[in-house]
Amino acid sequence: MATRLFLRGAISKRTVLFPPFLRSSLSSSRNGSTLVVAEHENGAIKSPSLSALLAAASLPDNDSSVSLLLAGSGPSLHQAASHAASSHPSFSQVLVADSEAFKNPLAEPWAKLVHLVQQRGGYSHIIAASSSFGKNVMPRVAALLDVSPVTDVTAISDSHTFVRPIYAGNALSTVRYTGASPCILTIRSTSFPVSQKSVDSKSDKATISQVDLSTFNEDLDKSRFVSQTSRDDEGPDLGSARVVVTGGRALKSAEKFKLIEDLAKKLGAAVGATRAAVDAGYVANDLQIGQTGKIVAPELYLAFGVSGAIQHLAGMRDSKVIVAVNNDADAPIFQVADYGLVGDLFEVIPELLEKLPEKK
Ligand SMILES: Cc1cc2nc3c(=O)[nH]c(=O)nc-3n(C[C@H](O)[C@H](O)[C@H](O)COP(=O)(O)OP(=O)(O)OC[C@H]3O[C@@H](n4cnc5c(N)ncnc54)[C@H](O)[C@@H]3O)c2cc1C
Repeated sequence: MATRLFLRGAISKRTVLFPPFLRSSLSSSRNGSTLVVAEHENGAIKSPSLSALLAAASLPDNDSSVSLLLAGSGPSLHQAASHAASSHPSFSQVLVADSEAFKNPLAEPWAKLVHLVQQRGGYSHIIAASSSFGKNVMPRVAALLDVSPVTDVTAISDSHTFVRPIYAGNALSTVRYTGASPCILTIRSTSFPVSQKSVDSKSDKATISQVDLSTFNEDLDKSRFVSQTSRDDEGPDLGSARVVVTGGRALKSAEKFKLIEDLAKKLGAAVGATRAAVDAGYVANDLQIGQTGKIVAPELYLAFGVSGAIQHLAGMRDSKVIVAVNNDADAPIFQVADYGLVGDLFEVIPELLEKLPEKK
């Protein structure tokens, strides 16, 4: 794999991702077809998987076809397949694998399934979102197929040239995939945002086909599903929320972190946290944003008592508008903030709670 680096200016968030002159000189066509490995929930395709679909559609080849692979069991799977079939104009086929083996998101059977589908379909590209699920499954698929995956792709230059962040997002690396087919990608959904327009652009229905699982060997020796827990609050999903309110170590305790939760509720926002806040036990670790947490790029990111460590910035610097409240005027977060307030969060948040209107 050839690598080229474009260094961003020190923690600047307004950076050209890829020089336009290079983009045109590298463009090439391909012959092939793409498989998108999709996640679904409550009878609908999850938003990060729609982003993967957009990424697949942006691969430069008008003749190629895009298929979507869905697996699971029960009525919600078939509902999701039906939703997928008419939800986007860019793909032609929905492949449905209906089996108890895929009821839970266990990586081993899923990887085997993708391997099986690849052996039959001979796709040139396999794409999934860089979600916890995608990060778990796709490297296993790559190992089964003996190829090297290109992960965390943020831009597609041509069918085999991709941009991905390195060094906690401080540099962008352009990589050219020179390995054997298929080219396996995970994409950052925040870099392929799903607009309402792209969701609404209904297509002719793609065909829905069942995957023949008669030769599928369901060997679950190595892992076993134990349980899955989810928070039962009604807030939006952190990965796709339009507004995120994040609290840092400065909140001091789980009890006081409720200030962040109250503000998020009032704004209809998702709650985020720094690793320091998570490590201190204020909130669960699925709220962590950053290099080792979730990557978000909401319309509005509000950071309270967050210093702006490089590892945190790696997860939120692409937010459209960043607002920071910190009592230290020299805190690094102010270098990426569009609006900054030097003040005590324990005074600012109660005032905001008092003055902001209730969300209708
Ligand atoms: C390998 C690795 C991976 C990491 N991954 C992540 C990651 O994914 N996400 C992440 O967040 N971190 C990550 N970290 C940790 C990161 O380096 C920082 O330690 C962490 O982000 C700091 O969190 P913080 O901003 O909440 O705390 P601090 O750095 O302690 O900052 C607290 C801030 O609050 C301000 N403050 C204090 N009191 C008040 C007040 N009353 N009102 C207003 N402001 C106040 C202070 O001025 C300070 O700026 C990682 C570190 C490593 C080494």
